[in-house]
Amino acid sequence: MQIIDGKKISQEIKDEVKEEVAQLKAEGKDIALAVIQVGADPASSVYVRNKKRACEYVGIESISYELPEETTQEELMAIVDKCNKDPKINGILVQLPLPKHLDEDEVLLAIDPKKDVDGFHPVSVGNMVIGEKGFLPCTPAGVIQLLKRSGVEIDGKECVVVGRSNIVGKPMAMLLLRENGTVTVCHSHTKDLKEVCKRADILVVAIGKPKFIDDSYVKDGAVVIDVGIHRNENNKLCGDVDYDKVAPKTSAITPVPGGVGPMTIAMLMKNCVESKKLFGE
Ligand SMILES: Nc1nc(=O)c2c([nH]1)NC[C@@H]1CN(c3ccc(C(=O)N[C@@H](CCC(=O)O)C(=O)O)cc3)C=[N+]21
Repeated sequence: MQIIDGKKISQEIKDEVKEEVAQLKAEGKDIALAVIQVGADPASSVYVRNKKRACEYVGIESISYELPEETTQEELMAIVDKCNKDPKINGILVQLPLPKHLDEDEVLLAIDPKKDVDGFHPVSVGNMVIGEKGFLPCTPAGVIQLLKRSGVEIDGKECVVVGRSNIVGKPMAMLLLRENGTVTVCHSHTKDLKEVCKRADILVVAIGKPKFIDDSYVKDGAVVIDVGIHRNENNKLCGDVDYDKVAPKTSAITPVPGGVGPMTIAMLMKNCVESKKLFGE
């Protein structure tokens, strides 16, 4: 059984990005990422902290907007607009989820697709589906990199994605399809979830329920990717997969922490460089 080391693989990617950033800098091209956070969702705060560290490491400037919970839609839209117009800013990331009184779709739609380093704008989603160039959403793109760089072949494999969110499940299915996997997407209305999961050569789990998937959902020798991240009462992290039960049955598995999480951030850094190279002045 192989433990897929997301920390190590994300480090490799960050080092590649760091080199590219240095080359661009030598040509006088600096990169900046704007991160807009409204309120203080604790999971988002961890992410923001790790992202700032990654920006420092690779040499990208991060510009933070930490807005109060009571921020209005108009105020938020004005900041997005300002970032769109600022030629110094190459990437814009609005931390999700936004507080309930704000319209997430309207905000994401307002981000200039040329700065959409999260890959959430409908233009980015469309490009991903058609297979054209464009920003790929960081978490699913990170999963593909984990598989490729661990020597897991996707072509022709039976891939099962559990979860159909816009940020993970749906784009994950699309990216696996692009790699010529045979893809099934499961969700809360799926009948016989267990039986479908047991068909998977590659099982990607993104349901948001701690330790939901145990060994009875997994075929012998399958590759299991756990996108979930939860914190229990003792402040210990776990995923959607019951790692201790599932790991012995797999040929490869990602841990939580140290699996998919760090890859999300590495791919964000990669998208920022891509933005500068494609659209920067
Ligand atoms: N617009 C937007 N884009 C996002 O990509 C986005 C977001 N909003 N909102 C919040 C979620 C969550 N997310 C994480 C990414 C990395 C870790 C991460 O680095 N995890 C580490 C350590 C976690 C820890 O130490 O607590 C690990 O799994 O090993 C966690 C969470 C990105 N998100």
